[in-house]
Amino acid sequence: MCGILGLLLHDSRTDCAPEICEGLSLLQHRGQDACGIVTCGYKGRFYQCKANGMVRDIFDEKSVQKLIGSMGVGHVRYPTAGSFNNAEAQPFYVNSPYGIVFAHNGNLINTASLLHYMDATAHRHINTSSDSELLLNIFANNLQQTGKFRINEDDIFTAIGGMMKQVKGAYACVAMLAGFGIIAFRDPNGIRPVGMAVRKSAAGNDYMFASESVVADASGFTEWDDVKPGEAVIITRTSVSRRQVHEPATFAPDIFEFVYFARPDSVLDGVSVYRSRMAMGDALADEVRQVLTVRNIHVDVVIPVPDTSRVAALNLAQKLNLPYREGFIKNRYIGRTFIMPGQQMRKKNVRRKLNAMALEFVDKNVLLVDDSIVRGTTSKEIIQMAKDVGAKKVIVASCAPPIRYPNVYGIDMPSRNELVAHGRAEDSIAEAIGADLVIFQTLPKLVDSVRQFNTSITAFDCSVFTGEYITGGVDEAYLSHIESLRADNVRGKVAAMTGDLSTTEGKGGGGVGRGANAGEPIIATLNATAQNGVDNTVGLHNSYSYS
Ligand SMILES: O=P(O)(O)OC[C@H]1O[C@H](OP(=O)(O)OP(=O)(O)O)[C@H](O)[C@@H]1O
Ligand SMILES: NC(=O)CC[C@H](N)C(=O)O
Ligand SMILES: [Mg+2]
Repeated sequence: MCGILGLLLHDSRTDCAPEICEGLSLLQHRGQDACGIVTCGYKGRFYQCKANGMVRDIFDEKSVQKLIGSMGVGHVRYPTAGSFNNAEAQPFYVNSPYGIVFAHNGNLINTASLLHYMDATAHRHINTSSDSELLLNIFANNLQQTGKFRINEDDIFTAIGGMMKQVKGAYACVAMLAGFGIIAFRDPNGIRPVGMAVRKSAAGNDYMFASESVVADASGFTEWDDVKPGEAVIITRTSVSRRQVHEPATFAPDIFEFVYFARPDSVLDGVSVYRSRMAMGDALADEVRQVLTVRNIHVDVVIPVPDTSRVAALNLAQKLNLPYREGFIKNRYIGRTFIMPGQQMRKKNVRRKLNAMALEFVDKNVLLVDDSIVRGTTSKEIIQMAKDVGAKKVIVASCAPPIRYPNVYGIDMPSRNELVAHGRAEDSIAEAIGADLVIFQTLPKLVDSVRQFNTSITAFDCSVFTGEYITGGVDEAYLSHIESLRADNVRGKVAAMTGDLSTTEGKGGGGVGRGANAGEPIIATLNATAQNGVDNTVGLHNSYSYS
């Protein structure tokens, strides 16, 4: 679940990098592994800085200053394909045709056939295992096929429309063409979010594309408008053009954005994430009341699992007329654990991040509320922590139903065996995480919690709960294939984290803040300079102009 951002300022003498950097820090919750910015300056020259690490690690005043130009693209990455190597940090760049920069949120599901097409037909070299680099090259190849020296909006729309026919999966993207403008598009099912906004002034308009509306709000942009499923938007210095480039498919935004990923102060597809989480808390309260009555269990206190569940837990407590207490205190300097790579790291960080205050637990029956239980990493640890400080009974309520199926659209959970609810009934899930009882929201109630705020959305991607994949093309053979890739990746991640790179295929570097780049692909060698804080920017020359 990466974060993407595009910015075009009306004043070509103002650099956009400081604002992109600020915007990326507002999208940090969508990806903590890598980040990057590419800007486009005088004569269409690109300047880039990208590497593994969080926004605050990679960008400082000096590096941002070197990113010249009034339009640019930014990305924060949470890897779902390939590895978490530096080389796969985004935005990606290809020089031909015209110079294209590309940032992607989502995940493709037909990469094998696309790779074959790239190799056998398009003769384009893909240098990493990233599906985003592949997607960029499909787009670039389609543009190339115009055979034109100068292209126009029609050509770009045609290239994106063609790409949407070739590619299967989830993708919300922001691209930039050297000396031309910025582009956004969204897959025909609209699984991943991206929207646009404008900042008007007498001197001219600035335009932004972003994964979430919070970025626009914080930077003084207004008129937030979601890019429609199958739509592409091109913004140049003189025009804004929108076109439906693919026939409408079932609009099915990922419901997990509302459950967990997005910031509560964002509005996605017309739904306030905050309001939807309040509604999830209300709906879950009814479920909890019913189960507790049937089982004759008394609860003393409701305690949220910081951070995401707070909004829902407060509503739940109010509706049940129970005290709401912040029993777990969060270390504000530790990031989100679910999107960290590797189970060991996730486990360790739950303990580092949350601390149980005994006074809220001693001799009490506590109801812990979380937004979701995925691998069970968080619940297992915090239930133990609650018991260690004297809780009598620990009951866990989840705003989402049991997650039993892999995600193939941009959340890194490709393997069924990782999921604590896979193949388990509710009592057995409770046993696995050490709870006295676990209570789940039902799927219809979750859907209603979101949909009530925009009834024009008739479907959501709920595949992690149902095993039904809206795009088609996900069968047992595919799921087994991505499970086997996960096994390989785990080996790679462990190697990269421990510094033993002998087991990663031809890759060097990796790991936050190390900056080692021996043996990395060419692009990564350029990127990795960022980690040394030496020369964080790379000028990529191009001087085409278009009509
Ligand atoms: O069952 P698991 O595999 O542990 O995954 C679910 C947990 O992970 C997330 O928290 P995270 O710490 O990532 O983010 P948050 O601080 O926004 O809640 C989510 O909010 C749940 O608490
Ligand atoms: N979470 C995402 O959106 C990931 C984008 C892309 N699949 C990558 O792994 O870099
Ligand atoms: Mg959490």
